[in-house]
Amino acid sequence: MLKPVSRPFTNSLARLSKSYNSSSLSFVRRLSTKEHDIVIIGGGPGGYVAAIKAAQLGYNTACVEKRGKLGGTCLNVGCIPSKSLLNNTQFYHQIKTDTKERGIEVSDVQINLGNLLKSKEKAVNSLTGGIEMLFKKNKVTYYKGNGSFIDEHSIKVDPIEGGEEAILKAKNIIVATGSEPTPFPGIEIDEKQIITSTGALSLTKIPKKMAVIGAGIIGLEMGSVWSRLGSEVTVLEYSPVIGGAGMDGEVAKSIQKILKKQGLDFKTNTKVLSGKVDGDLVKIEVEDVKSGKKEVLEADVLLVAVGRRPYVAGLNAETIGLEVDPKGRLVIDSEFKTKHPHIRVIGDVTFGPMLAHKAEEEGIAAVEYIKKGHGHVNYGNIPGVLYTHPEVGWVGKSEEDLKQAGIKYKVGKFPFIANSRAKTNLDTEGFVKFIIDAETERVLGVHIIGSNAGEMIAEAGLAIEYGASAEDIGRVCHAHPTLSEAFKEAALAAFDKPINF
Ligand SMILES: Cc1cc2nc3c(=O)[nH]c(=O)nc-3n(C[C@H](O)[C@H](O)[C@H](O)COP(=O)(O)OP(=O)(O)OC[C@H]3O[C@@H](n4cnc5c(N)ncnc54)[C@H](O)[C@@H]3O)c2cc1C
Ligand SMILES: NC(=O)c1ccc[n+]([C@@H]2O[C@H](COP(=O)([O-])OP(=O)(O)OC[C@H]3O[C@@H](n4cnc5c(N)ncnc54)[C@H](O)[C@@H]3O)[C@@H](O)[C@H]2O)c1
Repeated sequence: MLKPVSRPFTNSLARLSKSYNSSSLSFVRRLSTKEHDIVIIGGGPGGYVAAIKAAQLGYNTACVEKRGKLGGTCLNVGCIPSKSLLNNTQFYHQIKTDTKERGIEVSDVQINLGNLLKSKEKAVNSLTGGIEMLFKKNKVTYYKGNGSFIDEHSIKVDPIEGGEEAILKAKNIIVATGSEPTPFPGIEIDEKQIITSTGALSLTKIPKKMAVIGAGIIGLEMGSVWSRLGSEVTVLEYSPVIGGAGMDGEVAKSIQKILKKQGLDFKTNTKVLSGKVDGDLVKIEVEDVKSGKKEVLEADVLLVAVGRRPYVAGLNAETIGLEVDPKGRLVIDSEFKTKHPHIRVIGDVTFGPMLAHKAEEEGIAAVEYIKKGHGHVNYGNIPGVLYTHPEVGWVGKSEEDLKQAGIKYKVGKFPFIANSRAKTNLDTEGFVKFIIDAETERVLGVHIIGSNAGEMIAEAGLAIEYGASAEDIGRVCHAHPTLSEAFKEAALAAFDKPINF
């Protein structure tokens, strides 16, 4: 006999009988019911950060994750494994090509692909295990399984190995189910010859030829990894420019030249018509957007990297009528609330750039909204970083954004070739570019190509957050000799003149 713990649960069974068959209904009857103040579905950067914050604020918090490991896309098949491969392949490439001038004689440099992948796995496992420890430390209950809505306050956990069947009843729910690769119509992914970014992180053989559809962040990062390991990489891009959304036009052109010099071949204005496995090869039919000329390219491996789309499979969001927009994103208001105000949504599965740090900020803010009624994410100040070598870092407005908005601006640039530390490092490619308001000289955007652009861009974020002018930065003492002096000099160049150029 069913023992209802509360009315909503009884109601939920009535609904369940509509969507589940009678055998699954009897299964549900045996499940234990657990109550929590906040249940978070998804243990990626959005979900796990929200869970820890909620527990720190005193909530009885649970996180449901079906992957078997915490950390989501970012730690398991995204940011972390890709940066491990980017770092180690750059190290290999540099030892192979760039030591003589430095007075270092090296011979017989070999790549051991198996160990390269092991090193990546080690970083991933240590970080995902670390989150599990943080959950224990902060007393977040971790349910290993798929979470799906039964009703507005009840979530069913379908366990994976090591998990526990349960019905969770929650006062507040945060959905953080992330994203998945956008499929390319007609091109079938097998993760061996035709791959997504996930396959590109684990190839067990270095392909002789790799074709990449999409010159966005994934295409450029993973293209760089395999190019450094010896693959002939051709990147096919529909648009005339590379870099995906948000990158300043001048910067995009400049990094394209640099990557081309490193060996990546670009075919922009190129429409991919089809891609099919033919024996050991993949045949890709493409069309030049301008001339309409068609050709068939051959590669050992084809990487499809044309963006990511929100992931809601298995969530049963339709049961409670959560709205999605035409791009499949769960619809929320400015406080992350869905039409059910106690259900909030954060991260890749909703609006905004698909970035780990954006998801994390939203995780904190969503929990603060629950606790205090207010939270804060400055969507005008979310940095982007492309982790090639040199890196590209940007934050705030691009020239294109400002032209479109009709805002008058001034630009100040400083090249790393004129920076003393870059010279000693024999690593002088790139520049820092400041874009400031023509009248107030407030910093509107900063765009950097340089070997530590991803770190340096944080200073620009701070400047934008606190409304600094270029002069404010120009008057701050920066250590010598550091690459950050180029940052200061570019600020000087924006409102007056640089000293060293
Ligand atoms: C190759 C690659 C490299 C990247 N590099 C970077 C980078 O360098 N920097 C950066 O900022 N971003 C990077 N990203 C993007 C970044 O990974 C995402 O923006 C980030 O992971 C989004 O976090 P999230 O918490 O919203 O979702 P996710 O990380 O996708 O996590 C969602 C989690 O929810 C789980 N889940 C889904 N549905 C359910 C359910 N019903 N029940 C239980 N669990 C569920 C999933 O298993 C997943 O683990 C990269 C992405 C890729 C693919
Ligand atoms: N370093 C990072 O922060 C990092 C790294 C990897 C991924 N990510 C995130 O993951 C998400 C997905 O990355 P991505 O590179 O797949 O997407 P993206 O949106 O960055 O780039 C996709 C590219 O594919 C092109 N494209 C789309 N359809 C095409 C077609 N039919 N033919 C040819 N080109 C086509 C687009 O013009 C664009 O340049 C991004 O939102 C990104 O922010 C971030």
